[in-house]
Amino acid sequence: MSLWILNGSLWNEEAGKLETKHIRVSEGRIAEIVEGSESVDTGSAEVVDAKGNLVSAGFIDMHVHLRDPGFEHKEDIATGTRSAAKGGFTTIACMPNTRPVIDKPETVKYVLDKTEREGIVKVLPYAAITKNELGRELTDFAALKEAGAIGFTDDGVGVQNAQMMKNAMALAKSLDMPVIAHCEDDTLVEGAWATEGAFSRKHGIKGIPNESEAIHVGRDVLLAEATGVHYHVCHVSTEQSVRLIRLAKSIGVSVTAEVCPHHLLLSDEDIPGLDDANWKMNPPLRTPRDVQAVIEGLEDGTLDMIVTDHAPHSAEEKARGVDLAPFGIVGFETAFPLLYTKFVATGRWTLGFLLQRMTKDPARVFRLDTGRLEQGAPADLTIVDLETERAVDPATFLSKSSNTPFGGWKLKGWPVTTIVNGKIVWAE
Ligand SMILES: NC(=O)N[C@@H](CC(=O)O)C(=O)O
Ligand SMILES: [Zn+2]
Ligand SMILES: [Zn+2]
Repeated sequence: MSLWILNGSLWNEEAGKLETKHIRVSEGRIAEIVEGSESVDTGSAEVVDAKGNLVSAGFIDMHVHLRDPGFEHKEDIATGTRSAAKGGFTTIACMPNTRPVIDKPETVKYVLDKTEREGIVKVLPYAAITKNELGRELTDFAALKEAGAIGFTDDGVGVQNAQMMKNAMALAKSLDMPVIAHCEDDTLVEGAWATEGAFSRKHGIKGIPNESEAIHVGRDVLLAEATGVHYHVCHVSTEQSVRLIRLAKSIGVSVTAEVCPHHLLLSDEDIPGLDDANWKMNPPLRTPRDVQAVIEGLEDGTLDMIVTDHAPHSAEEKARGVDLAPFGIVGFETAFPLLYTKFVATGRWTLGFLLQRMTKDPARVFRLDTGRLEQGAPADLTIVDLETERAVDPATFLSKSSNTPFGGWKLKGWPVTTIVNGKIVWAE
């Protein structure tokens, strides 16, 4: 069964512009890419007319929460992968802070089997570093790798004990697996939810200092240097972390890092007040100075990729008030339009730069066989309308949850068709 995608606009990196092309997909892979000026005989193939819209390699999101098993009132594999597909993502890597925690081979298999049955995009599971993410005892890394886990992380909490982290890194290194770290020193946080900054001072609330994140980054790059493991830093939000990662990279430590759209676009000074928990996420929105630092870190390659940290929570949970509501915001269905509108349409980034940080770079860092638009690559593709402006309407999300601070934002760059292994999995 083959498929033609006609009249797509493809980014040409050398030329620095979009060019019209037709793409033929066969047996789940890109069979050929031909010039838009050529007339093609589509024969009996299925045809999608891209009508001049952008055709990109499918987006890759290496940090998401699917909440399955155990928190299916927030999200599950069926709805999470649909939400991802609607956002143009074709590969996502899910975090193990589920219930049970993904800390046993059976739970890794549960995620993979359920994805096979009910998922519509590729799902790569991470497994926990410590049993139940409690920080006390390492999981069975070899068995978890064997079951299909792609890396180890206790995302949701930091690994507090340095020796535990060092042991985890040494073991991961021996298995050629990465360690992915949520960097947070609990002793510096103690119940706060907003960053230490103008917002916390104005409201007289305790703030989360930048060092709570950067102390773990600093500790861990030293441990990564000592063990030689591939160490990846989650959701970088502070100037200090960017500085430490830049230094570690400059001396050849095997460190990579990610940043989220909300940390690139919002600061604590944008938080409207104390009564909307959709502005509460971990790490918190930092100061404008940190926002500038993470933007520059992404631009100079210190931060390798963009991830959403899609963290769905129910409306009821988010209505508990800022102190009691859980941390996190959904991300799949707004990520590309936000970044396209605010960084590409404004002229700060080229389209190629944004696409690279959402496709090629995560594929390079995690050695994935996808994320490139070329002959022979898996036909994981996203078609995006770059022209139509529309306001973010959380009521239309395919996610079970709609916890976002971006409701009402007028954006361009909405995905219209998502293709995985040559099959259309979502179309507007
Ligand atoms: N980012 C968040 O605010 N929340 C995440 C946990 C995490 O990513 O640390 C969640 O699981 O809800
Ligand atoms: Zn985290
Ligand atoms: Zn997370």
